[in-house]
Amino acid sequence: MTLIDIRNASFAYEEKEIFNNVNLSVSKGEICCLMGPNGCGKSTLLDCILGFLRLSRGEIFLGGRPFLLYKIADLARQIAYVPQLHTRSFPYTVEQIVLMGRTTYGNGIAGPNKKDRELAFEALETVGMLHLAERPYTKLSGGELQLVILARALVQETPAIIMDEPTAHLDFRNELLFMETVAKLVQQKNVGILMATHSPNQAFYFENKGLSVQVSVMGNQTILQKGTPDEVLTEETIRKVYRIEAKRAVYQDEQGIMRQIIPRGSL
Ligand SMILES: Nc1ncnc2c1ncn2[C@@H]1O[C@H](COP(=O)(O)OP(=O)(O)OP(=O)(O)O)[C@@H](O)[C@H]1O
Repeated sequence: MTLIDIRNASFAYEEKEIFNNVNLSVSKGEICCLMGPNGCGKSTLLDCILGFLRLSRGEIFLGGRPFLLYKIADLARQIAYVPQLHTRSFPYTVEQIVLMGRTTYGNGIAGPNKKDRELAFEALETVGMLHLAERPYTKLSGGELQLVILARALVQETPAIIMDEPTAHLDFRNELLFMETVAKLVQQKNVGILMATHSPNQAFYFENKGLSVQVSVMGNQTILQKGTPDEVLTEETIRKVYRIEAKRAVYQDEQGIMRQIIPRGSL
């Protein structure tokens, strides 16, 4: 089932065209990695799907229904969002921040119920942050905060999650923990993920795990290439899109095949 379907989408800031004629879809149980150089329009496209910006032309369908027919509360049951950086406001506890993901299932002034709390604790455990449940979230490191924001997306229980360079601020271990959690979500809950990333190796990570992965490469104001990581992320594409001389390495052991891009030098 197609969760996100973008058809012939174009967007412009006043006179400045950012992208044109973009087609992209994400199905249940699939990860779509949106790649492309800085400034090519990845975040702008994600912002259009989330309703922060409006396409100049084209259409977006969510779960088969035109985007424009969704009310905000319905949208929050269809798509959760993990931004690159969350701006902190008041010193809510980590538990309260995660519970905000349940707002769409609204209990009004009664506030969160037992099920909401159980889901929040479960999600915090999944991302390895349960021990911080009582801490003011303003006192978390950037990496801890990102994992808490992922937990908030999990309790929203949406079929699709949009992520905008979600691991940009995570250390080596937390990046892996984040990636493992995303892989688990797709495998166990059949969630569809659309994720902007700068790392070809993240796309390979998911493919190496046997998940269904698509890579869409943005550039020159459109989608230049689309396919599996193995098909798209070749040494030639990396050279053309990122102007990097790279080698593609293949490592095989008892756990299977692992592909990785190794950068050798900029061009
Ligand atoms: N409010 C705005 N008005 C005009 N141009 C804008 C505005 N916001 C962003 N842009 C431009 O739109 C283009 C696309 O930006 P966008 O953030 O979508 O790129 P991106 O691919 O996500 O980049 P990055 O990889 O650096 O995050 C950039 O050239 C940017 O300068």
